[in-house]
Amino acid sequence: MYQYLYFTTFSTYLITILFIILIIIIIEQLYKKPTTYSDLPEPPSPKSLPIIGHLHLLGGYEVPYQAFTNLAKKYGNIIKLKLGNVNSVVINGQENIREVLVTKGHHFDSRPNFERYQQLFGGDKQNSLAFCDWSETQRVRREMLKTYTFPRACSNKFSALEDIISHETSQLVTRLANSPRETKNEILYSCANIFSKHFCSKSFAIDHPAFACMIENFDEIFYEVNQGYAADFLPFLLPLHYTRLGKMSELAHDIRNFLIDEVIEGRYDNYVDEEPCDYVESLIQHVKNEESACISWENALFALEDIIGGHSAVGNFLMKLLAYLVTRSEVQTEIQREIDACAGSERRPISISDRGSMPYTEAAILEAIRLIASPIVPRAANQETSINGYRIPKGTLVFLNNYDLSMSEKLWEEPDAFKPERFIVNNHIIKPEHFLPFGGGRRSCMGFKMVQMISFGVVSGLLQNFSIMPVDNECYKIPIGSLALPKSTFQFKFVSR
Ligand code: HEM
Repeated sequence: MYQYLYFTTFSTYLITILFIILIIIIIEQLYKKPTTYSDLPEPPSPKSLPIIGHLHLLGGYEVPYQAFTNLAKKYGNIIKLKLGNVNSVVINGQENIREVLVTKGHHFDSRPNFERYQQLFGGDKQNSLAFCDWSETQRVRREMLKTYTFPRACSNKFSALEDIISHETSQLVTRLANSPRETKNEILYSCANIFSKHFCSKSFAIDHPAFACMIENFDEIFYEVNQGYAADFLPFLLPLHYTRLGKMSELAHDIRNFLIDEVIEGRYDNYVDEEPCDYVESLIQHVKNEESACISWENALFALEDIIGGHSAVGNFLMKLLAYLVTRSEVQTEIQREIDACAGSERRPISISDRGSMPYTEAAILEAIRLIASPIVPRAANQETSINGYRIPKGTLVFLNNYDLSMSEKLWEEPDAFKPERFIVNNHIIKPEHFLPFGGGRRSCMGFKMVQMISFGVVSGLLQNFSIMPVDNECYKIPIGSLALPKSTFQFKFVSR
């Protein structure tokens, strides 16, 4: 009896004490000074040299991102690097990269302040869609573009884009069967016409000299923008590039004049306010709406230029994709098997709507995108913040090592091999979560759907009609780590089938 009383009293005490401890813990948590970012540790960093900092560590690799993978083995997934006068961090690992792109995407939505970008975009990088910092203007520009770059399946814009791609592909096939010029010129011309027709409702004949000149200018600028320059980190080297940058400005100026004279013509002055029929009209409508406009006409023209320039990205990518296919007849045969099964005995032309029934072709495109391992455009921290518990000061340049995500032996079987089947499960395309070739979050690529649609249309159109054969003595070593190819590049033989 006493024993029972003893235990009930004891447990009442115990519960009371535990309750008090709990209250103390809660109060302590509530009033605890919050951890500030400055309390957090800095990421590990190798020893640096005077002036160049850690720049020397990036030399000697085919792609500088390979250096990031090697550094991670020694210093961990987040590494602080001083590159010339630029404070940067390198982020490795899927979780950390997602933290930058998505979870803390609003802390990392700026882009680096390289002087080169300022000069390439009329003296102000905020004119550029891809290299500007985040702002209300950028939000509006992206929102306006979405209708055109991500048209909803079954919408009018979607089927119009399908038709444009099919038309340009059949023209390309005819030209390649007859008297082709350099393959890159043919491909770039088709892509430029797809973009011009889709965004501006205007297409141009193959012998239009000013259109040809515009394509060449865009291609040269695209190559330039994709090059890494030590001067980005050591600005005192910039004068060495003034001549080159001056030339780029001239090319951009000529592009601008072409767009105003030949593409926009009198559309700005003659605009009547109604449902926009294309991106040009969406821009004009926005600019002319004085109450809500946050984009000037000058800025709108930069946005138009940037998006039309997207054709160079697709064109250069397609050239690399063909270079992967030309040395892999077994991959061509597999794509042709899919094409023939879809096209039936009457050999109807393949259209974009066949994508769902041609997973191998889709997968071959993804595999080329993976192997090229084009980097995510670097980000910059717009405020003091953290990544995986490490302090990241405002203004830090952030490199995201998606090269490793695309090429790591831990994530892919035989990562160097061209194996489209790695993206196919039960006859369906499955993209692993660590496959992030188009970045992510609020600054993700605006063009990935167009890349996939146009690549599918062109590759299936070409392989339905031809087998792609190597040209004697041509070397098909594909540069990786960037989409851009030099002006004169791979040649192919298109042999009718
Ligand atoms: C294979 C071809 C392409 C690849 C691999 C690619 C990849 C990328 C990547 C990695 C980014 C940075 C994303 C980020 O920071 O999270 C980006 C940005 C961008 N891409 Fe692409 N891209 C391609 C083609 C295109 C095309 C054809 C267009 C135009 C139709 C385009 C338009 C853009 C724009 C506008 C941005 C900047 C978005 C922003 O900063 O808000 N891209 N792209």
